Amino acid sequence: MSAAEPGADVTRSGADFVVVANRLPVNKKVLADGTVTWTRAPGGLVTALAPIFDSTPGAWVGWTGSADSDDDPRVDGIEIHAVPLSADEVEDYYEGFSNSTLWPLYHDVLVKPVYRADWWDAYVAVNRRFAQAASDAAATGGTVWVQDYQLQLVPAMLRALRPDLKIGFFLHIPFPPYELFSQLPWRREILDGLLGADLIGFHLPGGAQNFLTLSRRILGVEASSDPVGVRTDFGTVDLGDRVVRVGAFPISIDSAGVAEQAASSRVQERAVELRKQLGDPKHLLLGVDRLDYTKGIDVRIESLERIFADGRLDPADTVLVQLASPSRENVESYARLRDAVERTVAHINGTYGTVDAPPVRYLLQPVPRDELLAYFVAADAALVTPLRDGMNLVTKEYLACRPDLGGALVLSEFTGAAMELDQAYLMNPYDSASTDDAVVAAVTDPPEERRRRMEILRDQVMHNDVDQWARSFLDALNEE
Ligand SMILES: Nc1ncnc2c1ncn2[C@@H]1O[C@H](COP(=O)(O)OP(=O)(O)O)[C@@H](O)[C@H]1O
Ligand SMILES: O=P(O)(O)OC[C@H]1O[C@H](O[C@H]2O[C@H](CO)[C@@H](O)[C@H](O)[C@H]2O)[C@H](O)[C@@H](O)[C@@H]1O
Repeated sequence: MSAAEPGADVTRSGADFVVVANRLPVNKKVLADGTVTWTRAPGGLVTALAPIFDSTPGAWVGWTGSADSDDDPRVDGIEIHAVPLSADEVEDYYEGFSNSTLWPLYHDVLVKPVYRADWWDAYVAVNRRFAQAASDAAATGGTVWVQDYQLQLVPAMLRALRPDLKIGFFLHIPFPPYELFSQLPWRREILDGLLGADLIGFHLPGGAQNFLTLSRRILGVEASSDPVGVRTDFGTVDLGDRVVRVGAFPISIDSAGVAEQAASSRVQERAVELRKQLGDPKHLLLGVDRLDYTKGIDVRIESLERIFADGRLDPADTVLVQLASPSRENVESYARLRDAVERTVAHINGTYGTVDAPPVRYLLQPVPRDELLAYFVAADAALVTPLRDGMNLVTKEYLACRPDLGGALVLSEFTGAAMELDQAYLMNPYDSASTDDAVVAAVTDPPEERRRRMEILRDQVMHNDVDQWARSFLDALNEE
């Protein structure tokens, strides 16, 4: 069904609940022999949103992850609406404006953002296409939940097409302060786009507060200045004809589902086997990330190198497994990061390894889910060391996998997760002494201390799952 004129009085069939995200939950892969396969899409957004459809029937509007694809993948229990992107749009909207302008700008300018008017034009055009697809998918009076920085113009575009809908927006990455956001030549347009929503959610109160301040200072609208709480005490932006609410909703995972899968005998047996294959090290450290410069992969490897150099841990009985998932490979800063990480891995292995026992085992490929959970079960410590991260769901997956309360969590203060998980071995990734101390303490502290921390951390994750995240956002969106 195509969109009616704005405000037209028609009843539409369609889904009562629609998620709109840049990515579909599956990714198209064309194999060398031309066969098309669908794999789980990378990243935490899909990890978090996919389980919501187990309890809420609905539709998912998104891109297949591949240029010029017009296939509609089938996903059990979800009505899929694929939004095709041309090769030029992938370059200008996804690799360009989304991941070379917004991503670095919103992550503390770790890499210099590039501002290009042609990328902005592509961003506007693709956002319009997503808004149209959402309008086509949603039933009269339905709820549409728009996700993330790639689609910040969709809320206002969709409201113009379909004023009958409830529109929510959630940002999965940090929302920057005035001093950074105001660099953006299209700052007014982005704020106006977001304000098309009825409810705007951020992981942390700080992001919500930044948004309220920016609305006041850049748009001159009336926005509340009282502190925003977690899942309560919303802020408001008064637009005259309607009020937009702004809140903090820290995302999580399907904690019970992950714990159940990790407890299966195939995962448990594989965990034992993995340790054996790795030479039964005294300390098995683990990093799991998309290969992204925000994740601090180099921070943890360089820390380990210093720790070996200082003799605080012995390279002969310490192994770091770094599982990296390829990401945004056509973006130059990502290609540079890959070179830097691979040089660092080679350096530490060349200096501290033996031919049959390098201390760092590095894989650049997504690993199957059972295998990933087996690593979580096997590890003595997870090293989560980002320079900036919206939440970081790897942290929560690791904790969910450890009902034995074994292991330990090293966690950067610059992740969203650190706000809730303050019993982790917290570290400042910009401070090498703080990083090294956290890594060493995580594997050498007395077992009672490690266990005490794990008990509190795991409780936190098991009691705050993704269902609660989605419910609290959607309940707030649907209340008067
Ligand atoms: N090498 C890998 N193999 C399989 N899954 C991975 C790999 N790296 C990351 N993942 C998964 O991707 C998700 C990452 O989510 P998160 O930590 O929130 O960061 P982001 O969304 O920025 O990538 C998690 O579900 C994690 O298990
Ligand atoms: O879709 P990609 O370009 O391959 O990137 C993968 C996802 O990365 C980002 O994830 C964020 O969301 C997580 C869940 O809220 C959060 O834990 C993490 O800190 C964020 O980085 C991105 O925001 C997603 O849109 C991407 O799909």
